[in-house]
Amino acid sequence: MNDSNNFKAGFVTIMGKPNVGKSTLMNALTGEKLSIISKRAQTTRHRIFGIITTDDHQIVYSDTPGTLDPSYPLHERMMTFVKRSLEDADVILYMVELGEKHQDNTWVEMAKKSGVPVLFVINKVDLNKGSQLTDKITYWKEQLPWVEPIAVSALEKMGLAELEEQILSHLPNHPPYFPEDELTDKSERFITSEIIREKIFMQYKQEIPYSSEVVVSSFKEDEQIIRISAEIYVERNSQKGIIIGKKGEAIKNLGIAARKDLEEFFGKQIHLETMVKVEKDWRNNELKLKRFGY
Ligand SMILES: Nc1nc2c(ncn2[C@@H]2O[C@H](COP(=O)(O)OP(=O)(O)OP(=O)(O)O)[C@@H](O)[C@H]2O)c(=O)[nH]1
Repeated sequence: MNDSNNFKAGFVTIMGKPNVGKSTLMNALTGEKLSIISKRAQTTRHRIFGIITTDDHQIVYSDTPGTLDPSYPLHERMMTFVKRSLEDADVILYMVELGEKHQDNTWVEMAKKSGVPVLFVINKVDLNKGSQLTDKITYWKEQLPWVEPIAVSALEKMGLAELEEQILSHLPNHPPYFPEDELTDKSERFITSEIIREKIFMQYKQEIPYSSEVVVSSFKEDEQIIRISAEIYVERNSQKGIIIGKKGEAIKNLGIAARKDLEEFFGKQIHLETMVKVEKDWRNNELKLKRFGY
């Protein structure tokens, strides 16, 4: 794998209503080279569909957690979490299908507000009849003047080269996040840190979640149990105090909530050890590098 300065790597978050063809697109884009991280990875909150690594780039595709389910009970908090996961992306693919009309603009507006480049994708254009597609492109440009629709058919593999080209044009120069040979281990650590990070978002208020980063420093799996050590980084001492809470109550609750989800996810008993560390102004450093332990 080439990790010279010309290597591009980044995260592509896919949003869209159920059934618009997100999974089909993933399969089409990753094709033979698709590296499914693990069956388990498909069920996590921050799902990773696939990673494609070539000589000069690595694209990590994932979808957003529960974005299109308005009945979710912790809606508001999830929105915050989703917002964060959008901000962490390098590119957002906002996918609609040919027949779709503009109904609820919450998600597409949120995608826009995240400041991340949004590629607006119209899928299933193989079903086009007459002027339907050109009409639809005009329609979407009226509805959302800031988008430049890209027409594709995931099923018939139409328009994918252009889409990929556009994705790559937005990816930064960056070494690969996932070394191919360590895919599984890395992904399990990644999923673990995502689950802990989600609990931080649910439990703490205001700027705390945004100032926190989770690094899984050790992940040891035995037959019966997985032993995990995680470091939670905050920016200031005062934040460390808040994370830990009175008599360690808050961090204890965080550990319980995270462990419950981790056990459900990995299907094994989990021993989770957390350490809170202060890393002054880490956000001004290489945020993503830290997260992935580089
Ligand atoms: N005609 C046509 N059908 C497509 C295309 N892409 C996907 N489909 C079909 O649309 C249906 C839904 O596709 P999925 O890829 O499962 O959609 P999804 O967005 O991942 O769905 P969820 O997992 O429910 O969110 C399937 O029957 C696909 O075969 C396309 O480009 N053209």
